[in-house]
Amino acid sequence: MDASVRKIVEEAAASMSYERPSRDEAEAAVGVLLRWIGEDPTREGLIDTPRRVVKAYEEIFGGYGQEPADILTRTFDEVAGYDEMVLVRDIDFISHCEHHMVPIIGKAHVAYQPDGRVLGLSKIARVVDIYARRLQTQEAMTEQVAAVIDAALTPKGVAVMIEAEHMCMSMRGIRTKGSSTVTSSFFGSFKNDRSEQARFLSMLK
Ligand SMILES: Nc1nc2c(ncn2[C@@H]2O[C@H](COP(=O)(O)OP(=O)(O)OP(=O)(O)O)[C@@H](O)[C@H]2O)c(=O)[nH]1
Ligand SMILES: [Zn+2]
Repeated sequence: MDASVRKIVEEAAASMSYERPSRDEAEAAVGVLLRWIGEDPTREGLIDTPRRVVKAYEEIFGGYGQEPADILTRTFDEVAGYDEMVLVRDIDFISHCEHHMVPIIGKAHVAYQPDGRVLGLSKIARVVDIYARRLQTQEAMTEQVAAVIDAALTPKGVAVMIEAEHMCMSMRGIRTKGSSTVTSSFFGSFKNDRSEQARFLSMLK
């Protein structure tokens, strides 16, 4: 290990209270990675790259600064007694896998069965977006989306299915192209009643 890299790693280990590094430190870390891949971070095209990467990370990983439960505090109960399933299908997202920090590209399908109250539809997509903009495993993300809706709305049931392609499997490693991973999470009526679960799955076809 390069002495300067070792110093950075040791300093990171020493500050294991997980204190947030400064922006300058984050930019310096990008510079180290550029040198690691064999680049010259001082050449013209790369001079601003550490700054850009840190700025991009703020956006790509902006989900750490947001609390999904806060998005779901506003509910509506004037729905004329509607108590059937509400399904928001095909919510596009791009997340990043926590093992390799490369993209997970997919769609989330989120359904719930109201118990008197409903959510603003956009809030469901916002919740998916917040969890996506954190480092993830697909399983954890699926469970998190379902759990936060269940806790915030206390509906009769929640069902979440996510289908996604993991770039860590396509652009590196095993290099499978086009495989998709499907995960699902069921709460309440969708967990206890197989016919409700089947109805959710059939509505996704
Ligand atoms: N369960 C699960 N695994 C994931 C997810 N994203 C990536 N992985 C897997 O995480 C595993 C990490 O395995 P390791 O053996 O530690 O890492 P690796 O040497 O890079 O593995 P390979 O990808 O097989 O080269 C790999 O099998 C990835 O496919 C995810 O969302 N869920
Ligand atoms: Zn990965």
